[in-house]
Amino acid sequence: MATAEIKIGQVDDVQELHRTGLDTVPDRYIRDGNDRPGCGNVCDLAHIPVIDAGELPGGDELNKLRLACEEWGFFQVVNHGIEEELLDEMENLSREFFMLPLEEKEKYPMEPGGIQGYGHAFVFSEDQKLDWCNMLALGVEPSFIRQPKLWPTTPARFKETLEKYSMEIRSLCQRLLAHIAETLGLAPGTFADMFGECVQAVRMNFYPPCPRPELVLGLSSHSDGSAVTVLQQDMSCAGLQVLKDGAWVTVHPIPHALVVNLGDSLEVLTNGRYKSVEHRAVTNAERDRLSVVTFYAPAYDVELGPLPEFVSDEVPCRYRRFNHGEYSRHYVTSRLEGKKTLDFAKINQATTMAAPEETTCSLFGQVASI
Ligand SMILES: O=C(O)CCC(=O)C(=O)O
Ligand SMILES: [Fe+2]
Repeated sequence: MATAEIKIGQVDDVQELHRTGLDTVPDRYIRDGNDRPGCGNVCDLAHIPVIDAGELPGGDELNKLRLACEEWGFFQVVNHGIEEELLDEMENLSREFFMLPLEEKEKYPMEPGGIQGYGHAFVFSEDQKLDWCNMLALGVEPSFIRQPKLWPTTPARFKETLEKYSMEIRSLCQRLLAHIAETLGLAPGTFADMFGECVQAVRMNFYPPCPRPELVLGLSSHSDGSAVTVLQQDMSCAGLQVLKDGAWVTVHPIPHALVVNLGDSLEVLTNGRYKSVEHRAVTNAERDRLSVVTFYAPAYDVELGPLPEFVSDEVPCRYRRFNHGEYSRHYVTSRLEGKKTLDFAKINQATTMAAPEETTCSLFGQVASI
């Protein structure tokens, strides 16, 4: 989809809307009835599992990790080895960025239909409902996905801190993927060997208070296109919800814990044994909320498909083989809409999907996140 073809209509900056002190929200943010936060089951009693990374790969903790992956696709990690000061600094600098005047933030604009820079990602039409959220999204690794002009120079320490933070999160993703492989009975290096030069992207999501939180979503329901995602959330305010057995479960922040979820790539590789899970963000009237989210995914030229270990007479192959770059492109050019994007890979759906228009090579120039 060339960006020139995309007309997204009037997209207000939600922080500016909030600043005007309005007591309602523009129509484009108002969700249809069944897509509102209060519709359906919301479960405040269940909690996603907590994994102590310091205990891995000990038997009990590995077993907890296996259950977390099998039953939730989401868990919080404590004792992850990343310094608390670094997490605090990343959060504070991201917040400082969002607090800058709009003209300053607009120096790093996200193009319509684009996915890097400051703005609204995943908006492709004039009638699409909008999320109550501002985003700053940046490709980090490999270097060809970086768009240095979109990396803020204010606050001054932002770039340096993001580099350091990304290295630490990358190492955590590598460790987690090794342990996840072990929970599946695979050699710890299985995913590292297969994924090549992994793609890493970061997205900071800022949700200002909303005068009508019952009518809007902070971020539409979706699964992530990554292998794993690591999410750092604001300690002072909950907002992330995970769909479990048909109910939305709130992820209550644990100080300095990191929230990890499995992405679509792992669902495909395990032939659905582990699933990527739908999640969304809701807002509230009193407080703003910030999340710093890292997506960690295979290199674009890697071919994905179910590993033979997970295919048998009882469990037939459920996903086709495809190039991860093709999937990334499909993901970033589609609306966030539950797990719909993964239809691309499902065997019973694949025949009805349009063939990707462009080759992997031209994709490299365009896709800069996942
Ligand atoms: O802000 C959150 O809690 C959710 C963010 C998220 O799911 C994403 O950026 O993919
Ligand atoms: Fe997500």
